[in-house]
Amino acid sequence: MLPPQRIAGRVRRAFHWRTASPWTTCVRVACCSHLRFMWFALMVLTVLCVALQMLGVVRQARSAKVLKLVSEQLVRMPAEIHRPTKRNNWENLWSVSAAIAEEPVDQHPFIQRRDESGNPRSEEKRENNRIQDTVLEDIRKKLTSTTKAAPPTVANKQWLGQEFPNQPQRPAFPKRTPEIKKPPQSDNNNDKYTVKSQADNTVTCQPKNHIVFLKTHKTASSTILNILYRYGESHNLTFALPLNMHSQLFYPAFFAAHFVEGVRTRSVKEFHILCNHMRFNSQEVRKVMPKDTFYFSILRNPVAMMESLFVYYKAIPAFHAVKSLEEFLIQGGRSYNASVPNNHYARNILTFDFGLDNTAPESDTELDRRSAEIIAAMERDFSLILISEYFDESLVLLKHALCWSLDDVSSFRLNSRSERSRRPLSTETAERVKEWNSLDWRLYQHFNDTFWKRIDSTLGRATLQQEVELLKAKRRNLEQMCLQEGGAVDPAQVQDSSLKPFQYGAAVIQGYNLRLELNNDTRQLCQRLITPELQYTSALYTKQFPQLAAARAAAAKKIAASRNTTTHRAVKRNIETNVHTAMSNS
Ligand SMILES: Nc1ncnc2c1ncn2[C@@H]1O[C@H](COP(=O)(O)OS(=O)(=O)O)[C@@H](OP(=O)(O)O)[C@H]1O
Repeated sequence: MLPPQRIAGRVRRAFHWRTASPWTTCVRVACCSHLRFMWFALMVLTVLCVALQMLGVVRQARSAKVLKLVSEQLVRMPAEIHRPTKRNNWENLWSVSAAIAEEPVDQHPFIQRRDESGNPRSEEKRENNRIQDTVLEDIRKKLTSTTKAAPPTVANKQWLGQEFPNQPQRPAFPKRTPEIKKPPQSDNNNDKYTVKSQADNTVTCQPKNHIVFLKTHKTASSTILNILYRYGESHNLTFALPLNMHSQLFYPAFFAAHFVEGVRTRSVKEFHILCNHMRFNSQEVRKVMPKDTFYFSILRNPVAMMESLFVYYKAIPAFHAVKSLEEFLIQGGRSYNASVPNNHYARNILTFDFGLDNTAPESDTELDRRSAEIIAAMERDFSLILISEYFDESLVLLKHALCWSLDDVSSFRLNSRSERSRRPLSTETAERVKEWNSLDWRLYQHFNDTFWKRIDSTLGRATLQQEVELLKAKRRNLEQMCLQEGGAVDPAQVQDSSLKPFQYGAAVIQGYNLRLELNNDTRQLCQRLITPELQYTSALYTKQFPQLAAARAAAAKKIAASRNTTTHRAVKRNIETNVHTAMSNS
């Protein structure tokens, strides 16, 4: 039995517990109960957690700026496949002073450059590239915040002077106009080695210089690209080039206007030519290009195209496990799953590149309906569709459509595989390919038909033949003038590594050697003719955006130099600080 005082004490306390406010009760429970130590420990832990969270938020806010572009590039946008090969001597081609010091790396998820596969430094290089992109974005922001919008441009205005008009000239980033000499006029037969910059004398039309070329895959599109690059360069036209010196417009994502360098920053007011790999999206392309733009593209017979694609993209999931194209088709494409990334290369890729649904139709009725829709969409958006199998005929037609000269479309075959990486296909396999790519086969047949109808209704076969012969003669002359071996050689034989074409998959892509005794003007002309896509794209970017290219090169140099000494993180911070200082001083 408890003494009366203790009973009274208990009653009093019980009364207080019941009548006190919930907060007071909590405090009392925490402080007075025998579990008070546990409560204290819990409170301390809670406070610690909150503090840690806040610290995290602050750190995130600080690094958000740095990570913005990285996340944009790596998460929102899809990766690209092609990255330039060695660029060590490349800048010399156009005497552009903003050197590209570091070779960027492939960003494609499944593809690495052949010579780098299995190389543990690839990841490190990828990180470097991301860092450079981040730094570039910073610079771009700085430049736009301190630069007034560029004045509207007129056609043929020199684009080198256009960018960042209010930026003071800094010796590190000199803007240089290429010295492009107008070659002397030639009559078509006698002066074999000159390239006229205007349309043929006989032509009275106005040359077109607002052009979109949808660069399809494995269709001789790199050769067309080279024609457009040379024409645009010699006429000081502005190219709608991929953001951040990428070589493709974020293919295989649908094209978006902001994939083009200079769009988001509004530093370029008028683009003339858009021609890098993209997945076509009419609405977005029209945001970038003027209303009077001429749209064209090129198709190749899906049979030959798939043979080429298979060798080149052997690493994609659909082709990876099979030994040959025959095996892939005999198995009915068992290893193909349309929803797996990069498998779009394996089926109806032409339809895919035109931005249309490339999934295989399930019945003939569906095939009829879908192919009719695809053809209608292509005819609505494109004024001319060329055919790779009739390449020279295509060039003649293109020359007329653009009101250019034969010299303007004279070209060497680029991106061509050597004989030893080609596999002839049996008639059976060819039929299987057509069935597998039923949509592409339908549209190829249709546009092959309309190609010849167009020739018949415009030029006529006789004129076409005449011009094709002239074109061939011009090519032969150029080959004799420019090329050491008179034609293409295997990559191992290419002497100037800066002119080596990008090697990929199991394909052996041929290149060229220039003759040694060429004078400067001729060398320049010849060099442009044989310059592979990736190198030419970088050179044009450097010329069009000298400051961005130079900053990228500087960042790359620093990263390369620091590779063995400090961690990348420290270098990244360092570069950022330097860029900020440089920009605020300018
Ligand atoms: N002038 C000319 N005439 C006919 N065929 C030509 C021409 N130029 C390039 N080619 C062939 O086109 C194939 C390369 O196509 P692309 O340049 O479009 O390839 S890529 O998608 O850009 O990688 C590639 O085909 P394959 O050799 O079968 O792979 C080239 O040989």
